[in-house]
Amino acid sequence: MGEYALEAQGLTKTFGGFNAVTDVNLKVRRGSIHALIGPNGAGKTTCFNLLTKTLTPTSGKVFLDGRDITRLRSAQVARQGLVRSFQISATFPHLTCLENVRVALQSNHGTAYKFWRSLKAVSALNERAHELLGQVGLGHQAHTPATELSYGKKRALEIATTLALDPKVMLLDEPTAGMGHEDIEPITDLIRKVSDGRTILIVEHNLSVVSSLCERITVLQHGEVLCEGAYAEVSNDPEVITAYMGGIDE
Ligand SMILES: Nc1ncnc2c1ncn2[C@@H]1O[C@H](COP(=O)(O)OP(=O)(O)OP(=O)(O)O)[C@@H](O)[C@H]1O
Repeated sequence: MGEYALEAQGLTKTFGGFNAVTDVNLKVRRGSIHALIGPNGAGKTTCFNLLTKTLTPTSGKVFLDGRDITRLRSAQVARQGLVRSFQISATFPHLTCLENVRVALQSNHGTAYKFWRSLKAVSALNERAHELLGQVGLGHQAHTPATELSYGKKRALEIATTLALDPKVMLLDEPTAGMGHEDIEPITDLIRKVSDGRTILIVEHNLSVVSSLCERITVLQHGEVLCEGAYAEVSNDPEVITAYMGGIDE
């Protein structure tokens, strides 16, 4: 397998004459946590949508494990192991944690669990769901409805439902957005933990989270790559300081 799990070449998206993303080249090293940052409107969400095929690029290509996935649909991309969290894995509020993870497992292994009446299949599902809840620190809240969880725990549940899809590459869309201080460290630790054996691309506004998690950072501005490098490099780049660091209240 190649060095890069996910790659974008010349990715461009135009909305009615407006270039939201222009000629973005991105290489996400296998096994790494890579951040996509930039000021509001820089094109981060559009990039994520292009990578997961929620949007079709105007031009450019996307490769997963070296395979061209540009023409695949979003569900096919997910089945190939590129899974986005905090969007497709939105949880069902009135189902328990266990039920939420089970639904995700069933959606992934629909055919494997087709014999849902069989006790063996149900217990295999439950076992795997409990295991995933344990991994995200929700082992004791298996029977709690999702709606009763704290904000941070809801995010942990969303991570469990994403893991249920068995992702090789996880795209995390602002995992700490709207979080209180007390939840940020646990969710950062959890992301680090679940990154083991996986590749993660993350859009994140909180730069201390980015600096503690990510080995490589791509900065976007006006839909284009402004610079790329390790946190120390990027955060000292005068253009980034002007374009980005100066524009947010950290
Ligand atoms: N469907 C669309 N139609 C027209 N313009 C769009 C569409 N989606 C995004 N844009 C525009 O493309 C640009 C990039 O938006 P995008 O949401 O990708 O930025 P972002 O970096 O994710 O911003 P934020 O940090 O605010 O979420 C913005 O100017 C936005 O208004």
